[in-house]
This record gives sequence, C-alpha cells and structure tokens, in this order.
Amino acid sequence: MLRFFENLIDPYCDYPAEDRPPQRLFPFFMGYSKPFRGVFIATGVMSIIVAAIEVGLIYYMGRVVDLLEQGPQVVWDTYGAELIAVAVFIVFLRPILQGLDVALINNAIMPNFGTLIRWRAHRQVLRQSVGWFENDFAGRIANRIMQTPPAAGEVVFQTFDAISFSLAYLIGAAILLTNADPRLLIPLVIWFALYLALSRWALSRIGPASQAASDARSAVTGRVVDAYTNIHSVKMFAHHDREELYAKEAIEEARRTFQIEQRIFTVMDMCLVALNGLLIVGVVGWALALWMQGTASVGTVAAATALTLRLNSMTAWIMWALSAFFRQLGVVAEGMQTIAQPITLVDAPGAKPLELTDGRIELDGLSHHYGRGRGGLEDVTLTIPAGQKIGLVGRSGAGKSTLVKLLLRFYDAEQGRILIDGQDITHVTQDSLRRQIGMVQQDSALLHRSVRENILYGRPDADEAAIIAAAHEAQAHDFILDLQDPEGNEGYAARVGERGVKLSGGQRQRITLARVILKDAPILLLDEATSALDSEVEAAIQSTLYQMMEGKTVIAIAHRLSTIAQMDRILVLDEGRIVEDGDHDALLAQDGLYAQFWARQSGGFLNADEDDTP
Ligand SMILES: Nc1ncnc2c1ncn2[C@@H]1O[C@H](COP(=O)(O)OP(=O)(O)OP(=O)(O)O)[C@@H](O)[C@H]1O
Repeated sequence: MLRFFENLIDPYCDYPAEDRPPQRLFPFFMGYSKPFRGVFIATGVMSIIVAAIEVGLIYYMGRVVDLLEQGPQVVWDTYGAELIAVAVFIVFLRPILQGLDVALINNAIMPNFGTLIRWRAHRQVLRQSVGWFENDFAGRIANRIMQTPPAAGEVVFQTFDAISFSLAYLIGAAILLTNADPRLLIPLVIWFALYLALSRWALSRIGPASQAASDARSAVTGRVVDAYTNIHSVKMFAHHDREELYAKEAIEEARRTFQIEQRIFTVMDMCLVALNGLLIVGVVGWALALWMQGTASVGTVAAATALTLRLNSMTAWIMWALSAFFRQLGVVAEGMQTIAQPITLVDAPGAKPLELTDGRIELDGLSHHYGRGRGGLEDVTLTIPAGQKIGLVGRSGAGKSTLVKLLLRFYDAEQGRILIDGQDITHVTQDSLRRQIGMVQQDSALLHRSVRENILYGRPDADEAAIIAAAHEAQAHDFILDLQDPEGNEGYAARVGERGVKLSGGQRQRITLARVILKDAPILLLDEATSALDSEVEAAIQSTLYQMMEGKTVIAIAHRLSTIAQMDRILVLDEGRIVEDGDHDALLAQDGLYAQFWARQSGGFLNADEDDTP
C-alpha cells in the first residue's frame, strides 16, 4: 500500500529547464516543487484534520470528567453508545486518518522531494559553462548539490508536520477554551503574542546565521576536496602542514558560525520555558479560580489543564520545528548560490544544429581576455580552408589553448566571431558544434569508469570491434589488456581511477586518443596530443595521427616542433596575436620567431619559457 504513496510523484518527470531560475527563495522553491502541489494540499488538509482530532480528544476528556458526576449507572445507560462510538473511532478511524497523513509526508513527499531537487540541481549545474566551473571549487559545488535537497525536504516536512499541525491545534485550543469560558482565552492570547515576538526575534537571526554556517561548511568541503584531488602536489612539496592550516582556517570558521547559530537556540530555549510557565499558571490558575467561584466545572479545569500541558510540550517542539525550518531555509538559500545561478552560455533562441559541409573555419577579429583586459587572444583574424592542417606554436601563455577553447565554445569570445562553414558558432547548438570536433588535450583526464566506457565516450553506439580497432590505432590495446583494478576487473573493463590517475600520462593520452579516433569528427583539435608519449610510441602514433587527419580540418598545438613541421601551414602566436603565418620552409626563411624556436630546439623541444624574442 505504501508503494502507492511512493509512486504518487515521479521525481524525474519532465520540466522546462530554465536558463535563468528565480533568484528569490520563495519563487525558486515554488518552481521546483510544482509537481508536488496536489500532494502538498492533501497533506495540509490531513494535518488540519489530525490536529482537530487531537483537540477533540482533549475536549472529550473534559466532557467525560463532567459526565462522571452523574454516577456509573446513569453514565452507562445514557452515554454508553456514545462512549463505544468514540472508542471505535479512536481505535480504528483515528489510526487510519493519522496513517494517511504520515504516509503522505513520509512516503510521498520525503523520498521524492529531495530526489527531485538533487536531480534538477545536478542537471542545471551540468549545463553550466566550463568557465563557470573554473571559478569555483568542485567540492563546494558538490556539497551544495548534496546538502540542499535534504534541507529543502526538511523545510517541507516541518511545514506540514509541525507548523500546519500546531496552527490548527492552537485554533482548536482557542475554540475549546472559549467554549469553556471566554475569559480563559486571555492568558492564551497574551502568551501567543509573546510567543510570536520571541519567534520573530529568533527567526530573524536564525536564517542569516544558518546561511553563514552552511556557507562555511561548503567552504570546508571545497578546501578539503581541493587537497584530496591535488594530493600529488601536496605530497610532492611536503605541504601537509600548510594544507592542515588551510583546512583548519575553514573548519574554524565553520565552528565559529555554528557557535553563533547555537547561541540563538540556547537563548530561545530559555525564554520559551519561562513563557510556558506563564501559560500554565495563567490558564490553569485562572480555570481554578473560576471553579472556586463556581463558574467553571471540574471538566473545564481538567480540559484546560490537559490542553496547557499539551501546549507546553508542543511549544518546544514547534519552536524547534520553526527554527529547523528557518535553518534549513538558510541552507537552501546558500545552495541556491550554486543551483539557481543563471546559465550564461546558452544556445541562441531557435539555434539550429551546425551543418558541416567542408570544415572551413574563419576567425573574425577574435579577442578574449577572460574578463581581465589582457592575456588570452587579441584581435585574431584568420581563415582556415577546409581540410587544411594547421600547426599552432608560441610561447607558454601565448593564447594557443584559448583559441582552441573558443572554437569549442567553452567560452563566448569577448569580441569577434568564429564561423564554421559560414555559420556563426554562437548561432548553432553547442552539442552539434562539439559533436563535429574531436579534441585531444595536453592534460588528458579520464572519467573514473572502465576503459571501455572512457573510449565509448567518443561514440556511445560503437561496437566492441570498433573500440578495439580504435585502441589498436592509438597504440593502446596492448597495455589495456594488462590492466587490472583492485576490484579484479581486467582489460577494457578495468576502472582507471579518479581522473585516470592509475594510468601513466602516456597511457591516459593514448586512451583519449582512442576515443577521438572512435569519434571520427571532421574537425580535429590536438592540444599537445602526444606530449606525454615516449618517442617510440610517439613515432608510431604520429602515423596514426596523420591517417586520422586525412580529409579533416586540423589545428595542432605543439611545443615539439618536429611533430608539426610537416603541416600545411604554421601559425605563430605571441601575446595573443598571430605574428607569423606560412609553411615550415617559408617561416624558416622569414627568420623570425619560428626560426628562432626551431634553432633553439635540441631534439625537437621548444624551450617555451625562455625569452626568445628575436
Ligand atoms: N580560465 C582562464 N581564466 C583566466 N585566464 C586564463 C584562463 N585560461 C588561460 N588564461 C590566461 O590566458 C592566457 C593564455 O593562456 P593559454 O592557455 O591560451 O596559453 P597557451 O598558449 O595555450 O599556453 P601553454 O602553451 O602553456 O598551454 C594566459 O595568460 C593565461 O593565464
């Protein structure tokens, strides 16, 4: 039966992905929880019914006390049927109604609400640009994705479990006291006013305090994960102490912000106990006084006492629930800093897929400085005819990788445009653009999955024979067969470790090469594609690469000039500008930067950090 409630909402149901999600908490929350609206309403109604039953029971207890005055025989003869009906209600109907309420909260809302938020948040974040990820810690982003859904779930839970229930209970209590004697309402109203004032005081502080505490916790995760992912650097430079200190700063900040949050709770708890004391003395004392004057029955005193004692235990719970509500709202607000960020690099409205006919690339006045006013690329204008093979050289930081990343639209160029076969790349869909481009990078990180899955990333529908053929071409097949991971998976099924750390740099590079071979895209970008290989493997791969380049437009970045000397055309970049353009012989004859690089290479390496300005 509970499965019915569990399946009431599909957390993975379709929804329009928003490039600019609402920036304010309430609209954001409402937007995310749209599929739950019906269930929320049903739960709210059920909570009110359950609270009404609770108040009704107390009222009935008072009535029973009053009835007892009439003697056993009269009570049984006159009210026997009524008592049996109430008993049947309490034993059978009440558990069903309360069970419905609990099942809606526990089974329909709780597991699905957090899942929905986590799923949508992850999808939203995954759509962010490369630049967006470069500006934050992966650990902090992950932490927000992880801690926001349970916090949002808690907010909803408290709303229905505590807040709506207690409101309904309070109203019921007021009605009951008024019925018994309207004067009994006075202490309740005074108490409620003071209680509201206390809540306001506490809640105005809890929200910001918990947001700060949550922010500090995310910062701890960011720093800690940063150290773990860069554990090689930490060990190599023997920087344990520094890393400890770096993390400790964040941990201490988390402690400090948590302390501030906890202070509010302590003060709040103390005030609450005092307030409740007032309530008990006020209502029960007044009821007793009324009874002494003969204007209230014993039953009224009993019901008023039971009600206040119940309110007394409930207020602590409500206050706790309210503070949990606002504390978790603070966590959600903090998570929104990541989840609700607008996606700045999006497909243009009505963008069509890139239609690649020849593979001609044009750069028109392209400038990009990563928002800093310098560095990157400076006014690059260039036409690469279809099928031309370009070698791109220049010192470190000259802007070579920037050019390649702009071509892939990892960033939107600050000025100028890029056309592929006459189509501006900002006007076509990003997916179609990247599908037409194969890229092998200098820093070839792999996904922590099997070798097979990593190679398949290039073309998910490829069959086993195609995977193996690609691995053969990339000179990777033999070493892949020897791989084994700690779980005992071997060969193509072996997992490669986070970012591929369990493989050598050359092995990683060959697997990324295999996946680009499998992808077989008409435009090929090679950013130091063979930099991690020994010369024997590199020689073998060079011939594969030349085969791969057949009929494709290619841009290859290399510091080892021998690997690009045979390209159709070589471009020299310096401080973001193209300063030389021609084939190997022409550039040598020009006797400029390229000739200097070539002359300085011993065994084919460009000493890129030296100042070799002509
Ligand atoms: N994500 C980024 N944010 C800000 N600045 C960046 C970013 N990436 C690169 N840069 C800056 O842009 C300039 C060009 O960098 P780029 O990576 O394009 O150089 P490169 O020629 O490829 O260097 P290398 O040969 O060392 O790979 C550098 O000054 C670099 O600091």
